[in-house]
Amino acid sequence: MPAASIRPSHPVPRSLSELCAHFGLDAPEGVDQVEVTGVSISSMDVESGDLYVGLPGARVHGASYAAKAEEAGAVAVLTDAAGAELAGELGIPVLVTEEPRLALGDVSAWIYRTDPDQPKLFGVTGTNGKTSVVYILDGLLLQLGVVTGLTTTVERRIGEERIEASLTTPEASELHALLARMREVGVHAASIEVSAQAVTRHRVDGIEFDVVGFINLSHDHLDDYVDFEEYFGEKLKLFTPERARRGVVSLDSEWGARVVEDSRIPVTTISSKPGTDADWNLVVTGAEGGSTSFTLTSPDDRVLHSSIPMPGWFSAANAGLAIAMLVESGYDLGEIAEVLERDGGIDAFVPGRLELVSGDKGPRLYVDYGHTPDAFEQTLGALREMTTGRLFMVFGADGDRDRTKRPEMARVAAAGSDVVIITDYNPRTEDPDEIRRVLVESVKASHPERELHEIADASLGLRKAVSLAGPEDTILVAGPGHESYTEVAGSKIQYSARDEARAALREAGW
Ligand SMILES: CC(=O)N[C@H]1[C@@H](OP(=O)(O)OP(=O)(O)OC[C@H]2O[C@@H](n3ccc(=O)[nH]c3=O)[C@H](O)[C@@H]2O)O[C@H](CO)[C@@H](O)[C@@H]1O[C@H](C)C(=O)N[C@@H](C)C(=O)N[C@H](CCC(=O)O)C(=O)O
Ligand SMILES: Nc1ncnc2c1ncn2[C@@H]1O[C@H](COP(=O)(O)OP(=O)(O)OP(=O)(O)O)[C@@H](O)[C@H]1O
Repeated sequence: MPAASIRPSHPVPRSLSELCAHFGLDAPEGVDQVEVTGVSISSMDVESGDLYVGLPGARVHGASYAAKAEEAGAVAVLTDAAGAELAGELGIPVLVTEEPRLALGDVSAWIYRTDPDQPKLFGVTGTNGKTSVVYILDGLLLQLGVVTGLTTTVERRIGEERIEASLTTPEASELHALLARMREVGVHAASIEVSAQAVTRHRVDGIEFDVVGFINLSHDHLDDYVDFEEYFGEKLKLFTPERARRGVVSLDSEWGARVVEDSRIPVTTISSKPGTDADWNLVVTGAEGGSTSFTLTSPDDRVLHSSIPMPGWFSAANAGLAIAMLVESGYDLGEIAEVLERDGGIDAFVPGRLELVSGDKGPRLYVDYGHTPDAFEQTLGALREMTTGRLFMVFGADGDRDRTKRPEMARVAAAGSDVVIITDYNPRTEDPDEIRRVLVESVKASHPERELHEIADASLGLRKAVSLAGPEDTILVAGPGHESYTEVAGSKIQYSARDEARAALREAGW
């Protein structure tokens, strides 16, 4: 299936021979008359005038699709020596470089001319909270009257234009196309969610962030990285002069102090934990109706009082980090405070993150994207504070992703809730019964007293919660968040937990 993309509407062509000269590549015959207007790494996304970059992949070498790319309108191919062999006889020039993935960011920046001309760029990294911080940054910027763009796990957005995302952080070819489109529509600031995988796979190459923010680090992705040190090391790479000018680091997880220690760019720190020695300090001052209020004290002792329309101390902490990032990039704290006062708080909506989908009657039902032990602990903690009745936890675990976190997810789920309902969630190519078995065993071993239901079908699982819950109760459906499909036996099936939950509540008369 072709990935949707946003590209510049009026790309200014660049000469292929100049590209060769600029990047020190041997120019094969036929480059002289060729002009390039875009870059693509998938034969399915090629547009007329593209340079097709054939990357060696985990499953296949992209160069084996070079003929398809040519058919689709590619005017040249860039690949490695093995790829040049695989590409076979083509009617378009083939350029060779040792590691095309290493070249992709700079080549894309050069073709889309984004190298000297990027909007103000905010990069957000951490295990939990990246999407949330990006939407809060975007909300704040819009409140300040700025034209914005963003990329998250949910979507890519440029002003009014938006498309669904597949990867959290786009490949470099897509990212630079987005930046070029942002320039066309006058985007002044863009917020970008940066996964560790994106740094490892050079997806943010050719980008210089004005400010990068570090939220936290906890157990996830230990299928991709040998250990925490390696996972951390990838995130740390953002805090180097090649990638960013300044950083804001939350000290809320112990890894924050390590970022400060090892960072090679100037950083300021922020904390929401009392007694921590940080430049910025955030104190939660209240929680009401799903909204959290806070005060934020700046390094020069100015105090901002505001609120965020999301529950949980971590929502306030995310807001504080976003505000500190804006100030570090040059926005005035006084102006931010005035705008927030005018609007009665931060105006941000984070799709599928602690999203309240119930109405005025019946139990409160939240759909969330959390899929780590830490996210479970924080979200359940936040909901517990607001719940006078029982707290229901409906969840499953991703297939084909870090298996080592599953028992801990289940333990934390049982520790923080009164009723646990274990369902399937994105088994992908794994056996869903086996995933559930591990979760159920962990709940039984750690909290034998906990009311536990195992219901494979996710929509029946959440219906079970709705049937058991009363108006004083809260239901958390953790995992699916904004997603509109689930993956079973390798096929995608339409499934929206938000729609399903709304339907279940309606059917129950709420
Ligand atoms: C492990 C990993 O990162 N894999 C990425 C990688 O896939 P791959 O190496 O298997 O690629 P491949 O299928 O062998 O194909 C090789 C090349 O041939 C091309 N191709 C392939 C088939 C075809 O018909 N035509 C064609 O041109 C492909 O576009 C690719 O360039 O390159 C693909 C093309 O960009 C990515 O879609 C794919 O991400 C997969 C889907 C993925 O799940 N990645 C995860 C680990 C990831 O990056 N996650 C983080 C978020 C983590 C979080 O915070 O939760 C993210 O940033 O999304
Ligand atoms: N600062 C935080 N600390 C801990 N948990 C958080 C924090 N912010 C958000 N969360 C919780 O983490 C989960 C994921 O939130 P979010 O999608 O914003 O994170 P993410 O880093 O973008 O995740 P992913 O990389 O999987 O897309 C949600 O359960 C959310 O409520």
